[in-house]
Amino acid sequence: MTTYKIIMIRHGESEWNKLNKFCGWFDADLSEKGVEEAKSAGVALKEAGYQFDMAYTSVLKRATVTLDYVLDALDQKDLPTKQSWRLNERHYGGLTGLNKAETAQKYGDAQVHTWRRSFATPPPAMESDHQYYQTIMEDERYKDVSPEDMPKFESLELTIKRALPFWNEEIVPNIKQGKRIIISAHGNSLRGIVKYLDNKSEDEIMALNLPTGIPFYYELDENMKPVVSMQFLGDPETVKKAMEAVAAQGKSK
Ligand SMILES: O=C(O)[C@@H](CO)OP(=O)(O)O
Repeated sequence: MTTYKIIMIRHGESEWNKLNKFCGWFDADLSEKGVEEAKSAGVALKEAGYQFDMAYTSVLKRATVTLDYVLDALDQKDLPTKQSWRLNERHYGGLTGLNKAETAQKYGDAQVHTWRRSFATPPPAMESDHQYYQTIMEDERYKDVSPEDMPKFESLELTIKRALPFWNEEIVPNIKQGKRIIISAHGNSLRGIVKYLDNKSEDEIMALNLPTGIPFYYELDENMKPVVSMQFLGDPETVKKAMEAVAAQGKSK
C-alpha cells in the first residue's frame, strides 16, 4: 500500500498569544519564545530526517515566519511555497484584540469556551467601527478575495468550508504526486483539516487544542484517509502540557 506522510505545524507563539488576545486575522508577529519554538521545530524535523518538496502556509506572518525558520534549519530556504488566505486562522470577528481571560470574566468561561472551540457557534461579527476593521478588512492581501468569501467572523465550521477547497484542490493533488509536504498554519485552520481527516465529531474537535510550534505528522493512504493520525515530534508530556496551557487561555483566571 502506498502511503503519504504530511507534516503540519501551528506557528510559534505570537505576540498576541503572549498577551492572551483573540488574534484571528490580525497579523501579529512571533514573540521571542515563538521564534525559539520555530527554530526548535526546524531542528526536530532535521534530526528526524525530513526534507520537503513543497510548503503551504497562510498569508499571516506568524505562520510564514515560522515556516522560514523551519526551512532555514533544513537548508531548504528556496523550497517552492504557496500562501493562501484559506489557511489563515479563523476570523475572530468582534472578539479580535480582546483579552481572552477578561472576556471570560465578562461573559463567563462557558461562553468563551463555546466561542473558542465549538464547531458551529461563530463569534460576533467585526463591525465597521471595530478598532481593527480597516487594518484587516482593507488589507491589500485580501483584494482578490471575493466579497462573498471575505469573512467578518468565522466559526470552525465556516473555517473548514473555506480551507477545504484549498486542501482538496491544491494540496491533495501534490500529495498524490508523491510530493513531500509541510503546512505551516494556525490553531483553528489546522483543527479544521484535522477534523476532516479524522472525521472527528463536534465534541471530539471541541476538546482539541493545538500547541504552538510543535510539528505533527499524518500518514495518509491513497484515498487520503489516515493510516497514522496526528503524531507529534515532541515528548508526549511536553505536548500534553502545551495543549493544556492553550486550553487554559480562555479561563477567567
Ligand atoms: O486567537 C486566536 O486567533 C486563536 C489562536 O491563537 O485563539 P484560540 O486558541 O482562542 O482559538
